[in-house]
Amino acid sequence: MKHKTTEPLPRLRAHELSSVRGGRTLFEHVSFEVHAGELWQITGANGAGKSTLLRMLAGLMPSSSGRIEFNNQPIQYDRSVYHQQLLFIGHKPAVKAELTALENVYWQRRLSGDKTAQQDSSSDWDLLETIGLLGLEDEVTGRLSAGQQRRVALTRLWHSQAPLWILDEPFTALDVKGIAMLQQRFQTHLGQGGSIVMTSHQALSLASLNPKQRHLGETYANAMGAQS
Ligand SMILES: Nc1ncnc2c1ncn2[C@@H]1O[C@H](COP(=O)(O)OP(=O)(O)OP(=O)(O)O)[C@@H](O)[C@H]1O
Repeated sequence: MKHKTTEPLPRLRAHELSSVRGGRTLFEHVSFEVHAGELWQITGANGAGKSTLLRMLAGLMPSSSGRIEFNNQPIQYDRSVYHQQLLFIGHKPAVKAELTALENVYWQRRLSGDKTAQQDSSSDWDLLETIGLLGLEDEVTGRLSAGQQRRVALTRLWHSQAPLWILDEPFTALDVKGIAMLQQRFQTHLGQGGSIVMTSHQALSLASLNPKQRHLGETYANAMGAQS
């Protein structure tokens, strides 16, 4: 007798989302489902609404219509549970400029929920080495280069236990080595059943990441093009 195979539930479901900002429709009818082990890349022209969509998915702003579910529940159902399951990194590096790189790594660990974290721990030193900042550990983060600050901000990805990562332009300011390092981290996360939704203007070079893509139509960009 044949058994009916049941499709696994999506981890994150976006259904018929739209965004109207400043009287303009940025996008509409946006639907997709993110499963465990999947990476979704949101693409589109400048101003198409990619950051807006990611902020909606993270529950940081409402959609104009449609709904978003995490593990089959509306994300508004229990926001604190959702935020424990989610790691959101926006396009600006969220680091404390006045702390050193090593102090930031420690605080990122604490903020990710690790109550046993110790300052100056060997794991933080190992992480600094992984992200290529050994030798700069005592530098005040605000004096590091944009790419180095980005690396410090991204250490949250190494601390995180969250199954869902939402990342806005994570490759910004990173050099070739930094991009490769980050893609390796993505691969590990996906291999462990994690999910990633991200924006990036560049194609991912690690073929095994095999991203699914959702392109946002250039409603506004088209209108601007039509005028020029
Ligand atoms: N607070 C706001 N009120 C009204 N419109 C806004 C607001 N914030 C952003 N916008 C507009 O929303 C549009 C989409 O912005 P968004 O940052 O989501 O685009 P994006 O696709 O991420 O662009 P980019 O590729 O340049 O990062 C832009 O035209 C922007 O001007």
